[in-house]
Amino acid sequence: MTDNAPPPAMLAKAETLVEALPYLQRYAGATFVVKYGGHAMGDPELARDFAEDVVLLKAVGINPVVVHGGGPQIGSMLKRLGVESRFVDGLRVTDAETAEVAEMVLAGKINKEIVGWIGAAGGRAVGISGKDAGLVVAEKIGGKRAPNPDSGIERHVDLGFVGEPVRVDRKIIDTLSSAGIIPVIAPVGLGVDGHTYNINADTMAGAIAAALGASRLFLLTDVAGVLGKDGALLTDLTPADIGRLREDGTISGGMIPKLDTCVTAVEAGVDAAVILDGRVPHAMLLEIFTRRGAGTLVGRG
Ligand SMILES: Nc1ncnc2c1ncn2[C@@H]1O[C@H](COP(=O)(O)OP(=O)(O)O)[C@@H](O)[C@H]1O
Ligand SMILES: CC(=O)N[C@@H](CCC(=O)OP(=O)(O)O)C(=O)O
Repeated sequence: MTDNAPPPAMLAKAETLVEALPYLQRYAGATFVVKYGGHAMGDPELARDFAEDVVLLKAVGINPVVVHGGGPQIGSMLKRLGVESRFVDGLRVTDAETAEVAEMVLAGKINKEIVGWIGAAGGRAVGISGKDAGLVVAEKIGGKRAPNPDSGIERHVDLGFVGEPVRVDRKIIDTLSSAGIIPVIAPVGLGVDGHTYNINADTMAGAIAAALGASRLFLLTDVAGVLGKDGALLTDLTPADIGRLREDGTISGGMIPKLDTCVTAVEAGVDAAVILDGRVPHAMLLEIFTRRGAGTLVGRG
């Protein structure tokens, strides 16, 4: 080493950038859909890190598209209004009042909060919901069988205004992305029947990733990834593995729509879907630009 060699800590920073080079080259021009879950949103410092990551992706020529959740935040607003939340297989039973509150919290409060964080990190974002410019047409999903909370007797439950995307018109996303703007999307859609539908945010992100032919779908949540029965992280899964985990009860609750989304997305052509720990600072950058993978990667198998 010569006398004017940089100190080791500086050198390590340069090495990190060099390590990122092949990934920067590989992903230039690619689209990454990032689902930011309600549970991952609690901490303001982590929210700032998340916004910085998204802005950095845009700055290096990747097109990030953010789809956000807000389940816990809808739950607390409903609680303030004296309405109890009920979930069946990770989906909120949504009557007309709940649908109204969900849209207020998702498209009003959380959507604009994320747009603000991205702005503060030096990026430009526009917040929309699936209702804007015909982005997402939703259809009511069929009911499910679930035990009655009081009697425990299993019966058919109508989920109300819970929809699934049946058509995605990508034009508004393309328009924003090509103008240097990061789209931030709330999981609400307009039904062909004119009703507003509450859509699980993972399902929404998967449908958008599929319509965009995204290279990656990242689902940021509040666990390290998919955990096995022994609590160990499952780093790589195929659609067939996921079928087995569902059958033997290893996965439950919100992890069910999350993994269903991963399977649908990779089967529709998305290269890989990754469940990432949103509690880890800069989890997304570490996953994308370093050799250390994180979380659970779902590939085509
Ligand atoms: N096998 C599993 N591994 C990890 N998490 C699981 C598993 N089965 C169920 N879960 C639950 O799924 C949750 C993640 O889904 P969800 O609460 O909907 O997150 P988000 O709000 O981020 O979308 C975890 O917090 C955990 O409680
Ligand atoms: C139908 C349905 O369950 N919709 C979700 C939408 C928000 C969401 O999915 O938020 P997270 O990603 O933070 O869980 C809900 O009402 O909670």
